[in-house]
Amino acid sequence: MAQNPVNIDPTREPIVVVDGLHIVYRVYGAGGKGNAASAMSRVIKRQKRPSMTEVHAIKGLSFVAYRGEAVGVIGTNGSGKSTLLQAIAGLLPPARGGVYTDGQPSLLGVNAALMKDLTGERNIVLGCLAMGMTPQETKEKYQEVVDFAGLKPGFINYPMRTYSSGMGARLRFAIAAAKTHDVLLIDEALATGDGKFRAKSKRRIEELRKEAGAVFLVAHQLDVVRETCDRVIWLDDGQMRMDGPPDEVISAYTEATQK
Ligand SMILES: Nc1ncnc2c1ncn2[C@@H]1O[C@H](COP(=O)(O)OP(=O)(O)OP(=O)(O)O)[C@@H](O)[C@H]1O
Repeated sequence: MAQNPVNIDPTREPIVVVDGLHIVYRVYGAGGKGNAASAMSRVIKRQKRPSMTEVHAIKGLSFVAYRGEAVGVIGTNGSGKSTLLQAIAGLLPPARGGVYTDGQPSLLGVNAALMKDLTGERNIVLGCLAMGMTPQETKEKYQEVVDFAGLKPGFINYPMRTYSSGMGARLRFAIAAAKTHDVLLIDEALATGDGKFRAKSKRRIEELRKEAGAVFLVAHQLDVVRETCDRVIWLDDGQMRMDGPPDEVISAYTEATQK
């Protein structure tokens, strides 16, 4: 049974419904020796596998995000922010409760699958195709992505391993922003951008919110959240601590974490 049943506002269009969600990671062999030799010796001796530990990362979370919202998710390290985004993206099965989304969620993370040995140009093409764009749409969007990323001249033809982390983040965001997403989940991808790029990203996120469903943003930099979001969820040990307007939630969070 859900701990906090969700209340849906009938006058608005729900895009993401998180209903009494529990996410539990299973860690096998925690504390024991975890190498191949010890596993082999266990098999030979017909011993049971080492004990399993559970990490309860999200504990009965419920909320509704509506069309057009940009929701910031904040909280201390390990509070469950990335886990929540992965659960909304459908990458982690709930232990209990559920996540329902209207449309296809896309998770844009710091480790988004760009190929380090390929050039920026190749990554744009692959990224657009991977997001479901046709070759023709990819061709049409290509220059827009290059302009948005605004890399130093020539770098678009270099392998991505030669990029700084900020340049990689810019390109990743530019690729993701080329498409209208039903639910766009951004995990720390704006963190390394400079002020000018963040302002540009904020404008693009606003456009995406109008065109699409909802945007979720995880960021440790609170000013990024304040600038970009119109609602903030504060997670504390996998539970909802506060949900409301950015200024209110961020000041309560700052006060609590500076004690
Ligand atoms: N793959 C995993 N296996 C086991 N436990 C995990 C795994 N990923 C995360 N956890 C645990 O789940 C909890 C929530 O982690 P999560 O990464 O969601 O937090 P976070 O708020 O995004 O943290 P950070 O701010 O450090 O990025 C933590 O206790 C973490 O140790």
